[in-house]
This record gives sequence, structure tokens and C-alpha cells, in this order.
Amino acid sequence: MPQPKHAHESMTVMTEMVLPNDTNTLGNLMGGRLLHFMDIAAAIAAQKHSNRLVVTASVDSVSFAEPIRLGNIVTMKAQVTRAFSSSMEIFIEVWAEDIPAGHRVSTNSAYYTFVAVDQSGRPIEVPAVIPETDDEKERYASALRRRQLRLVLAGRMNAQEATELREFLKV
Ligand SMILES: CC(=O)SCCNC(=O)CCNC(=O)[C@H](O)C(C)(C)COP(=O)(O)OP(=O)(O)OC[C@H]1O[C@@H](n2cnc3c(N)ncnc32)[C@H](O)[C@@H]1OP(=O)(O)O
Repeated sequence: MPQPKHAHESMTVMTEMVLPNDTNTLGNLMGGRLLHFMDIAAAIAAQKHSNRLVVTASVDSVSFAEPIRLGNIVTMKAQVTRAFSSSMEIFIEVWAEDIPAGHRVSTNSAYYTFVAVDQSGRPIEVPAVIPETDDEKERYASALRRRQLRLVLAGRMNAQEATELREFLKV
């Protein structure tokens, strides 16, 4: 069993500049490009936690609340919230910044799930997470509910087994 690791050890901050090739005809960052940036930042956080190869297993709903403009600086902060057997949940927050205007806005957040795999692509055990701050403890505690919900929605868990969702699903 790998030694548990502190949540903050996986913290990853990634910065990108929005270039013309990243935008649509309105000059806004394309959603798929942003998801690509987020996937990389989250994968690095999962690798830091597990010291393994990782693959994306799922992405929870992402909404695009604010357009991100050509020339903006996009900053992503990703950190593992909780690890299970081979899977890890990563919370990622995104900000866009217009540096000349001195304007910074929070644009997105999402939960990604990564699975650590061996060289043959088989899932492999990962360290448990030790949460320390209040935010880390809250996200750690609620991670079990989010895991059960995503596995039920993916058809990988029977709703009857989702102990954290009983009240919500009325099962
Ligand atoms: C960085 C990248 O972009 S990688 C490229 C995109 N991603 C991929 O190509 C991944 C393709 N998928 C796969 O390789 C496999 O489905 C895997 C490795 C994710 C899972 O393999 P399986 O053989 O289904 O393994 P298994 O059923 O044992 O599940 C392994 C873990 O994955 C988790 N998992 C599987 N599917 C999902 C899902 N849809 N959502 C969340 N977690 C999932 C399971 O809950 C389990 O977690 P646990 O070990 O912590 O309990």
C-alpha cells in the first residue's frame, strides 16, 4: 500500500496565453481548447500524487460562464481532493486575466477523475490523500458523494449501492 500523501503535494498551477489559433471567429477561447488545457493541468496533479502514468476516466459537468478573450492569460489550479483504489478526483479552477486592463475573472471549475495505470494500462493502487485545510477537508468529505453519483450516471454502480445518495435518489 503506497504511503498517504498530503493534498497540497499535488497542487499544479498552469498558465497559458490565448493565441489566435485557440479562438473562434468572435475571438473567444474555444471550449474544447480550454478542456484540453484543463485536462493537462489535472493530469499533472494526478501524476504528482500517484507518481504513475494516469488516464482521464471522466470529466464532470463544465460550464462556460464567461468568455475568455484573445490575448487573455488563462491560469489553472489543480489539486487532488481524494484518492480511492486506483482513481483520483481532481478539482480544477480556472481564471482569465487581461493584464493590460488589470482585470481578472474566475471563469470555470470542474472535477476530473484520473486512474493510475501500469505500463499495460491496468489500474494500479494510489496513495490515500491527507487533507489539511478546511477547504481540502470539505472537498475530501464530499468526494465520496460525487464519486457515487458519477459512477451511477456512468452505469458503473447500482443506485442501490450508492449509500451517500440515498436521500437524493430516494432509493
Ligand atoms: C490524460 C488522457 O487524456 S488519457 C486519454 C483518455 N483516457 C483514456 O483513454 C482512458 C480509457 N479508459 C480506460 O483505460 C479504462 O476504462 C480505465 C483505466 C479508466 C478503467 O479501467 P477498467 O478496466 O474499467 O477498471 P476498473 O473497473 O477496475 O476501474 C478502475 C477505476 O476506474 C474508475 N472508473 C472507471 N470508469 C470511471 C468513470 N466513468 N468515472 C469515474 N471513475 C471511473 C473506477 O471507479 C475504479 O476506481 P477505483 O479503483 O478507485 O475504485
